[in-house]
Amino acid sequence: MSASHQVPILEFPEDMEDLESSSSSSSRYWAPLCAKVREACESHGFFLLRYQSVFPRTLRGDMLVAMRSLFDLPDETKSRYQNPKPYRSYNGKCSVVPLHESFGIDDPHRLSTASDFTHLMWPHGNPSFCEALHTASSNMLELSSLIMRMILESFGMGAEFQSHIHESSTVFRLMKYLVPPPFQTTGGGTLGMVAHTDKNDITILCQNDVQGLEFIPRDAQDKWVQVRVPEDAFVVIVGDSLKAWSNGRLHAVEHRVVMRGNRERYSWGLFSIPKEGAMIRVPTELIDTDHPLRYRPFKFSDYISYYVSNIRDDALEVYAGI
Ligand SMILES: O=C(O)CCC(=O)C(=O)O
Ligand SMILES: [Fe+2]
Repeated sequence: MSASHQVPILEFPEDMEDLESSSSSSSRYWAPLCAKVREACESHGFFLLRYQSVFPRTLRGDMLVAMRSLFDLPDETKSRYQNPKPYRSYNGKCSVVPLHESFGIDDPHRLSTASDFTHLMWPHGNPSFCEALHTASSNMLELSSLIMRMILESFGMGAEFQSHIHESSTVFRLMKYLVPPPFQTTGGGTLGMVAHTDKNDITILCQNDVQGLEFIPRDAQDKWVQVRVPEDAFVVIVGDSLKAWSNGRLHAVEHRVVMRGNRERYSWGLFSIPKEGAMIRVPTELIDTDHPLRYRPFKFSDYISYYVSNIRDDALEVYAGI
C-alpha cells in the first residue's frame, strides 16, 4: 500500500466533551482535531476512528451476541420485517450478493422503535437484544452528530448551520456476510457488497474481526485497496449528500465488501440521512472562484428515488451536478 493509500486513523480523547467546550485552552486541542477530521474527509472520504468512551468493549461484545441471535432466526421470521422505504426491509441472500443479509431500522435510538423491532422478531421479547440495539444506535448517533459538528466548524461554520445536523434522521443497518463456498475463497474472494458510494451524509460502521472492506483511493480511480479495521475502531465514511453540501470538497469514497476465508462477517452501521423533505443546498460560504458551484439544490428523498431506479456510479453528478 503506498503512503497516499494509508487509511488515516484518528483517536478522540476520553475527555472529548471537555474539549468541545469553547474555553480557549480546550480549543487549542479541539480546532486541530476538527482540522484532522476535515483533512481525512477531503483527502480520503473516510477514516478509522478510535473513541473508546462511545463504544466500550462490552457494548461491542453485546452487539455481536445480539446480531448472531438475530441472524440465526429462521428466514421466515426475519422476512416479517418489511418496510416500503429503500434499504430497510430484511434483505436476504439475494442473487446479486448471495452472501449478504441485512436489516435497516429507522431511528432505533428511540426506545419505542428498538422495542417494536425486537418484538416483531421475538414476540415474547428479547431485552438484551433491545438494549444492545438501543444503546449502540444512541451512542453512534452522538458520535455522528459530533463528527458533523467538527466538519462544520472546520469550515468556520457555527451554530447557524447546526440545522444541517438537526434536520437529519438515521437508519441503523445490521449486516451479516456468509462464508463463501470453498471454491470461491481463493484468489480474489467473493463479493459481499457491490461497489458503491453511500448516498447519505455520514456513515459510522463497526464490525467483528473478519475483514473485507475495500475502497478506491481518491487519487487512484481504478484500484481497490483492502482496509484492515482494528476491532476497537469505527469506520467513518462520507456519503454523496455531504459531498454535495460541501460543494465537492469532501470526497464520497467508493467502497465494497469482499469475503475471503472461512468465517462469517458481521457489521453494523449508523447512516445519518437528511430528514424527509430537507433540501441539500451548498452554503454560499463554500462557493468562490476556486470552488464554483458544483451541485444544484435537491431533496435527498428525490435523489434516493433517482438512484434506486437508475443505480449508477455517477448518480450524484448526473442527478445534481452543474
Ligand atoms: O459491511 C461493511 O463493512 C460495509 C457496509 C456498507 O458499505 C454499507 O452498508 O453501505
Ligand atoms: Fe457503504
